[in-house]
Amino acid sequence: MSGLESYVNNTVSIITADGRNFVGTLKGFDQTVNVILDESHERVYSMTAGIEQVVLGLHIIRGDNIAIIGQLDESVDSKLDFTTIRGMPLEPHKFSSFVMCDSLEEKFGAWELFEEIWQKEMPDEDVVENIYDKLDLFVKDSPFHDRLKLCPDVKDNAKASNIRTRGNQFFHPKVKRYIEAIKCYNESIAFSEKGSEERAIAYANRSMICYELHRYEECLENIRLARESNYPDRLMSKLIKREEDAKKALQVNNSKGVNDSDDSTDYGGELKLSYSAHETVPQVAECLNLCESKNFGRYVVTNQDLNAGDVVIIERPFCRLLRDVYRCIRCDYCFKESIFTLIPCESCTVAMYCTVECMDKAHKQYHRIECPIIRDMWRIFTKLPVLSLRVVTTAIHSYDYNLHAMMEHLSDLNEKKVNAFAMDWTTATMRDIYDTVHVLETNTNLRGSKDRMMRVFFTTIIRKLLLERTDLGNICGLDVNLSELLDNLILRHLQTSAVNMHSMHYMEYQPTEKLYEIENHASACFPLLSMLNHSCAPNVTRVSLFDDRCAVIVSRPIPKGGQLYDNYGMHHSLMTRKERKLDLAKQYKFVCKCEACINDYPLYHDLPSIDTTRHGMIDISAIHEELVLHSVKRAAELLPKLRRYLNDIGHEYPGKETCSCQELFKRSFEILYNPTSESASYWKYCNP
Ligand SMILES: C[S@@+](CC[C@H](N)C(=O)[O-])C[C@H]1O[C@@H](n2cnc3c(N)ncnc32)[C@H](O)[C@@H]1O
Repeated sequence: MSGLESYVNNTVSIITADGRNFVGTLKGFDQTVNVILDESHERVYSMTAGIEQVVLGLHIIRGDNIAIIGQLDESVDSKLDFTTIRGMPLEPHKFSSFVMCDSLEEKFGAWELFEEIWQKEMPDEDVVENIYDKLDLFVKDSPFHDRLKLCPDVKDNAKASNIRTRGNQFFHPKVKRYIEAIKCYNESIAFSEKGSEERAIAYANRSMICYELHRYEECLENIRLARESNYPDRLMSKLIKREEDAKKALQVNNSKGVNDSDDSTDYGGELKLSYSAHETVPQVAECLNLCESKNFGRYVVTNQDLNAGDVVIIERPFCRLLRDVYRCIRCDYCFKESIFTLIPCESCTVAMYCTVECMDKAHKQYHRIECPIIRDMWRIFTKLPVLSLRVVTTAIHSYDYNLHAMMEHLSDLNEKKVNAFAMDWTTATMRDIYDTVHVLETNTNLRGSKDRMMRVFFTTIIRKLLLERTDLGNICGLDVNLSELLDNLILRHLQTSAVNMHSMHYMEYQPTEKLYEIENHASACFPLLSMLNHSCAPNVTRVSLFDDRCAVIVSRPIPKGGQLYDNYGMHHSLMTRKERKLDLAKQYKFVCKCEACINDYPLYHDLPSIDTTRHGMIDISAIHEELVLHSVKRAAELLPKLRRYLNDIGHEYPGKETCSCQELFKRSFEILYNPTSESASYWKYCNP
C-alpha cells in the first residue's frame, strides 16, 4: 500500500488475476487496493499478431482482481514496436484448490457501478456535506437493471448441452480430468429442464465417471436418475451395459470387502467443552461471562484461569452460506461434499442438493425467497451481501413469513436488553435466536458517508430484486411499512455481516503438492462467537467442526479475569502494525490497543526465541511436515504434547516458538475435528 502512493500520477502496468494487462496513469487507490486508472488501455497479447491496445480511458480495477502492479519505465516502453511483439495470452489465475468451480461473480458488479456513480457525482468526498440530498442518484435514478444486466434465472437446455460438451472434452481418454468433467456435468444438470434429454444425458455421463472412479453405487444412482429423466431409447443399450458392469463390480467388491468410495470418518470423536456449561447456555463454559464497556463494547472474560487447549465455546450457526465456487460440489443445505450425486433445484440454476430432504429444508428455510434472485446476487455482489440476504431470509422464515408480527416484535424490542449469554438457549426458538443476531454490532455511527451510501445503494438493489421477483412482493403488497422493514433489515445486516461474519473451513488435498490445505467453503453467523473481541496477539482460536458447529479453543494461558481475544485475520506475526491498523479501522471501525499494537511486536522472523534451555525444544519444521500429511493418528499423538509445551511456554509471549506452537496446535486440532474432503481418493484414477 505505502509503495503504491509513490506511483500516483505515474504510468503503471497491472496484471489481473484473470490474466489481463492494463496500462494507465494511477489516479488513486483505496485500502483494499481498488485502483483508478486514467488514460488507460488494455494490451491484448497474441501469438499470431502484434499487441492490440484497446483504449479504455478512465477505468476502475478491483483490488481483489489485481495480481501484480508495477510502475512502467516509459522511456523503455515508448521505444517498443507493439506491432511486432508476439506473446502468449496469460492464463487466468487458477484456484489453489482443485475442488472448486468458477465464481459466478462478474467483473462489473454493484460495487463498480456504485463507484462509477460516486466518482461522477461526488468527486471530492470530504466536501460533500449532505450526501443524502443526492440519494436519488444512487437509488431511484440509477439505471442498475440495465447496467448490471439483471434478469430472471431460467433453465436453458442449449446451455446445458454446451456445458456438457465441455465436460466431454475433460473426459477424453487422453485428458482424463474427470473431476473437471463432473463439475461441467453438474452445471449442465443445474441448467437443464426437468425431464429433458439434456439432463438425462448429463446424469448418464456422470455415471460414466463414477464407473471410472470405481464408485459403483453412485454410478448406479446416476443411471437411475438418467432413466427417471427420460433417457433416450437410442442410447439405452450403453446405459444398460454400464449398469450390468457396475453391478458386477459392486458384487466383486462386496465379496472382497472393498469400500472404494472410502467415506470413513476417522477423526477425534465428539468434541466437548472442557468445563461444565452454563445451565441455560449449553454452548458456553460456565466460567465465561459477557461484560460491556465504552472502549470494548461487549466482550467475554473468564472468571477462572484457563489453559491452552481448553474448549470453552461450541456453537451452532444461526444461518450459513455455501460459497458459490462450491455450488457444483457440495450440498447447498448441509454442505456435504456430494459431487457425484447432486440433484438440482427445479427453479434456479445455482442451488444443488445431496437429497430431496435437504432440498425441501433449504426451500423452507431460505431458498423459497432466494431462488429467483440468487444467481443475480452472486453475479453482482461478493459474499457479504449474499450472506446478509441469508440472515434476512432466515429471520423472515423464523416468523413464518409474517412480516407484520416481525415488525411489531422488532419495533418493541429493547435492543440493549438482548443478551446472548443470559438467554435460555435450552428453550429458545429461532425467533429468540434471531433477537441475538438482530443486535449484533453494526458500527453505523462510525461509518463514513461513502460507506453508508454504498450500503444504501446495495440495499435498494436487493430490496427491489426481492419485491419484483419473490413471494415478498405479494407479502409486502402496497404496504410501505413492510417494504421499509425489509429495507431496514437488509441495511442492518449488510453492516452486521461485515463485522461479525465467520468463515467455515475444511481440509482439502492438494494433488500436486501431495499435502492438505485449509480451505474456506462457507460463511456463517454465530451470535455467541460474535461477542469475542479482536487482538493482534490472540489467546483463543476457532476451529470448524464436522457438524458445522464452531469451537473456541484457548491457545495460550489466560489468567482469571482476563478477556478472551479472537483474531479477525490481522495477526502481529504476519502484518505490520500500520497494515493492521488500516485494515481494522476500515472493516471493524476501531483502533486496536492490544499488547501487540502497544508494544509493536515484530513480524514472525524477527520475534525473539524463548529460553529453550529452560523449556526444552520442539522441532517445529519436522512437526509441520508431519502435520501437512494429515495423519489423524499422528495429530492425536502430538496434540497433548503441543498442549503441554504451549502451557509451559505460553507466558513467554511473543516468542517465536510460542507463535509456531500455537499454529501447530491449531493444525493438530483441525486434523482431528475439521471436515476433510474425500478428494484425495479421486486422483489415483484421473488427472487433477
Ligand atoms: C464481532 S464484534 C465483537 C463484539 C462487540 N464488541 C459487540 O459489542 O458486539 C466486532 C466489533 O467489536 C468491536 N471490537 C472488537 N475488538 C475490539 C477491540 N480490541 N477494541 C475495541 N473494540 C473492539 C469493534 O466495534 C468491532 O467492529
